[in-house]
Amino acid sequence: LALAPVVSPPSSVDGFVKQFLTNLNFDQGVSLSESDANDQYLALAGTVRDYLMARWLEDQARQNEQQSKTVCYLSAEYLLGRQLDNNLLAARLTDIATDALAQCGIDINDLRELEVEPGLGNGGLGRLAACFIDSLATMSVPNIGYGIRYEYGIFRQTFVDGEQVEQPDAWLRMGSPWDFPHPEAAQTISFGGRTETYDDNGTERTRWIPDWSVLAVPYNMMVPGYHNGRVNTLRLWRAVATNAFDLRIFNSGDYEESVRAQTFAENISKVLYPEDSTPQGKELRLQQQYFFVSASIRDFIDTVLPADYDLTKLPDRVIFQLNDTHPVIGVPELMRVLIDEKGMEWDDAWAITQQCFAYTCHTLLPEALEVWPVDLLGRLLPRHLEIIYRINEEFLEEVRERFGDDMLRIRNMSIIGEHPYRSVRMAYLATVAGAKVNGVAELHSQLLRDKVLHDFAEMYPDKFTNVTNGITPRRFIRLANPSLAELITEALGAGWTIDLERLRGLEALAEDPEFRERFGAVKAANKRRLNEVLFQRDGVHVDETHMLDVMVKRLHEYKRQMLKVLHIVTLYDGIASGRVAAADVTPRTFIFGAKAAPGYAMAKRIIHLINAVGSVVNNDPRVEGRLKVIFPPNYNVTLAEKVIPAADLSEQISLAGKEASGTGNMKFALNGALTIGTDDGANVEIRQLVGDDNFFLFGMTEPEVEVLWAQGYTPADFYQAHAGLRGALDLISSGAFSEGDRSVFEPVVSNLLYDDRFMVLADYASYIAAQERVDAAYADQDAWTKSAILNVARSGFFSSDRSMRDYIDRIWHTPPVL
Ligand SMILES: CCc1ccc([C@H](C)CC(=O)N[C@@H]2O[C@H](CO)[C@@H](O)[C@H](O)[C@H]2O)cc1
Repeated sequence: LALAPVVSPPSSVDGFVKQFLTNLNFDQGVSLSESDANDQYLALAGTVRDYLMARWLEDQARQNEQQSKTVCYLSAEYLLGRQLDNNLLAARLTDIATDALAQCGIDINDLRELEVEPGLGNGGLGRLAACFIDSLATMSVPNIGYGIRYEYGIFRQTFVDGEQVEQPDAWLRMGSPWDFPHPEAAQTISFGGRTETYDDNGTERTRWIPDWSVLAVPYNMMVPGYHNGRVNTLRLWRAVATNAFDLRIFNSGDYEESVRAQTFAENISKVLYPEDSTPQGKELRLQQQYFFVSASIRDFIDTVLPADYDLTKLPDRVIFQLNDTHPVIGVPELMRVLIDEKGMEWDDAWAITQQCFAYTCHTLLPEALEVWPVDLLGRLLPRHLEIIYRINEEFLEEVRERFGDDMLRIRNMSIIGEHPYRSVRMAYLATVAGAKVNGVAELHSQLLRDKVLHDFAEMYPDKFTNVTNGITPRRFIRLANPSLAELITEALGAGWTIDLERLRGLEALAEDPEFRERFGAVKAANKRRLNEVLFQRDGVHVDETHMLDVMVKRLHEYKRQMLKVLHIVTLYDGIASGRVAAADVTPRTFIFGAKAAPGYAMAKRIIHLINAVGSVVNNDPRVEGRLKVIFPPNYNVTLAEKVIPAADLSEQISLAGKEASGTGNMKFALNGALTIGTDDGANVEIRQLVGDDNFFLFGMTEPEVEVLWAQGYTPADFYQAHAGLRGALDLISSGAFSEGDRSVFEPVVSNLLYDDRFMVLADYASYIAAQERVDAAYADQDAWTKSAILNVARSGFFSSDRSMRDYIDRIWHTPPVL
C-alpha cells in the first residue's frame, strides 16, 4: 500500500461534485443546505487542492529520484493575487468546477469574489516573483519559492477626505485554504549571543552561542504548471516560539510574561514592511530576512538533498537566486553552515558559496540599496559579521592584487562602508558572492555596469548580465482578459498561452478591418466590465465612450504621478478658463491606482492632491463628459486584472534612468493599450519591438538627464518659460483644489519649483506635446485599434517564460525535468 500512487479524484463533473461535498461535509463540517458561501468557498478550494495534490506528490518524487538541479528563489515578497481561477485554469478544471457547483445550486462567481488575495508583497518585485514561479512550473523546471508567510500583508488602503489611511490586512481571518503547514519540518533559527573559538583536533574552529531562537514552520502552497500536470512548491515560513508557553512563570501568576516569548517570536513573521524603495533599517526587518533565509537554506539541505549528500557538489543541485538585497544574509549563512556545522575549510566553502548564489538587482535609486549598521548586524548575528569581515578582507586583497594600492578604489569597493556609519553594503556583498549579477532590463543592466556597480563590472566583467523582466500570460491575458484570449485563440490556436511569441501571427490581422472590429469590441466590453466592477466596488461609473488613460503603480516621485496631475490640471484649466473649447478636448477618464509607503509624506500628499483634483474636475459642469478622474482605493493584483484590459493609454512616465524595468508597462501592451512613455527601463525594449509608430515617446533620455543634472537644474526656469505649466502650478497653489486653502498643497508645488529631483518640470512640455499626439491618434479609432493590435502582436517577448529561459541559459543552467 505504501507504494500505491496517490490517485487524483476523477476529472469529471460527478467526480468533482463528490469531492466537493466530501470536503464540505467532512472538512467544513456542514451539509450543503446548512453551508454558507464561505464554507462553500473553502470546500471548493480544498477540492481544487485535492486535484493538484497527486500531481504535486508525483512531481516531488520525480525530482528527488532524478536528483535534478533546483532553482531556490529567495524572495521577501510574493504578490500572488487570487489563487482559485489560476489553479482551475492550470488544472483544466474551470468548466468542470463551474458545472459541478451549478449542480449543487451554487454560482461559482459568488464564491470567486470571497477569495482574499494574499498581499505578501509591495509592488513590482513581489509580483515578478509570482510570475516567475508560475513560469517555472509551466516549464517543468524544479523550483522552490522560499519566502515569509506574513500574518498581515500589504496594508488595505482607504481614503478619508481624499487622504490615504492604512488598515491592517488580516488576509488569514476567514481561513487560508491554499496553504498547509508542515510543523514536522520546522527549523530552529537563532539570534544574538556571541562566538567563541575552540580546538577541534588541532584545527581551530569557531562556534556561535546564540542568545535566543524561534521556530520557523513551513507552509506549502502549490504552484501548478499550466496544462502540464506539474506542481512546484512555494514554501513560506511562519515564526512561532520554541517554547510557546512558560508554565513556571504562568504558575507564578504572571500570565502575560508566560506567553511573552510567543508574542515576541511571532512578531518576526507578523507583518510585511510596506516600503518599496527606502529601507528603514529596522532590526525586525533584518530578523525577518535572516529568519526566512536561514530556514530556507537548511530546509533545502535537510529535506531535498539525500542525507549523506556530498556538499562539495552542492552547486550541481541548487542555485539560490537572490531577489534583490533582501535575502543576501544567506551568503554568510551558507558559509556558517558549511564551515561551522559541516566542518568544511574556508576556501572550499567560499568556492561552493560563490557558485550557489546569483543576485538580481531591481532598483537604481541609491537610497533603495540596503546597508546594515555593523553594530546592529554584529549584535543580532555576531558569527555572520565575522564571516562578512573575512569575505571582505579576502576580496580587498584581490582588488589590491588587481589594481594595486588604490585606496580610493578600495574604499569605494569595500563591502564595509564607513560613512555615515560603519555598515555592510548588501549589494556589494551580493555582487562579490554571486556567480552572476543581473539587472531587469537592458538599460538598467547597462546602468548597473556603467554607474551603480561600475568598479565591480570592471573587475568581474563576465559576472554581469541582463534578464529583461516578463509577466505570466496565464494570469494577465487568459484570466484577466478572457474575451481577448478567445479572439487570439480563434485566430492563432491555443498554443500562444505557453509560447507567447506566436502572437506575431496577429500582425497580419491588424490589416483586417473585421478583426479590428472585433478587437475594438473586446476593448469596449472590458470597459463595460470595469464600469460594473468599479460601480459595485466604489460606486463610481466609467464612461465607455471615453479614452481610458491609466496610471497604476506604487506612488513614488520618480514614477512622476505629478506629471500626470499637471496634464489633467492643464486640460481642466484650459476649459475652465474658456481658453479651450470643451468640444475640442478628447473625452478622457484618468484612472489612478497607487499605494504610498505609510512613512512617505510627499507620496501621501500627492495622493491627496490627485483625489482633490478629481473631486473638483468631477463636479465641474464645464468639463462634464470631457474630463473625469477615478482613483479606486486599495490598488492590488485583483483590481489590476480588471483595469488593465480596459485601458487605452498606459502611462509609463518615469524620469529616464530611474525605473529599473517596470512590468505594468508589459501587461498594458499585451492587453492592447498604447504606451505614452520615456525611454526608461523596459519601455525602451517595448518601443523597439512595437515600433515608434505604435508608441508615444517623450522626454529626456538618460544621458540627457545626466547632462542637465550636471550643468545644474533650475526647475523654476521651466516654470517661467512655459505658460501652460505656470497656469497649472499656479492653479494648484491658488487653493483651487483645496477650498482656497493654499497651505494644503503648497509643499507639493514648492518641492517641484525648488527641488524637483525627478525633473517633472523639465519634461512637462514634451509630455504635453506627446499627449496632443495621443489625442490626434485617438481620433482615428481604426488606426488606433490597428496600433493596439500591433502592440499585442509584437509583445510576446515580455512573457515571463522567456525571462525564465534567459535565466536558465545565462545564470541557472537548470533544464526542465520532463
Ligand atoms: C527595503 C526596501 C525596499 C523594498 C523593495 C524594493 C524593491 C526592489 C522595489 C521594487 O519593487 N522594484 C521594482 O522591481 C520591479 C521588478 O523587477 C521593476 O520592474 C521595477 O522597475 C522596480 O521599481 C526596494 C527596497
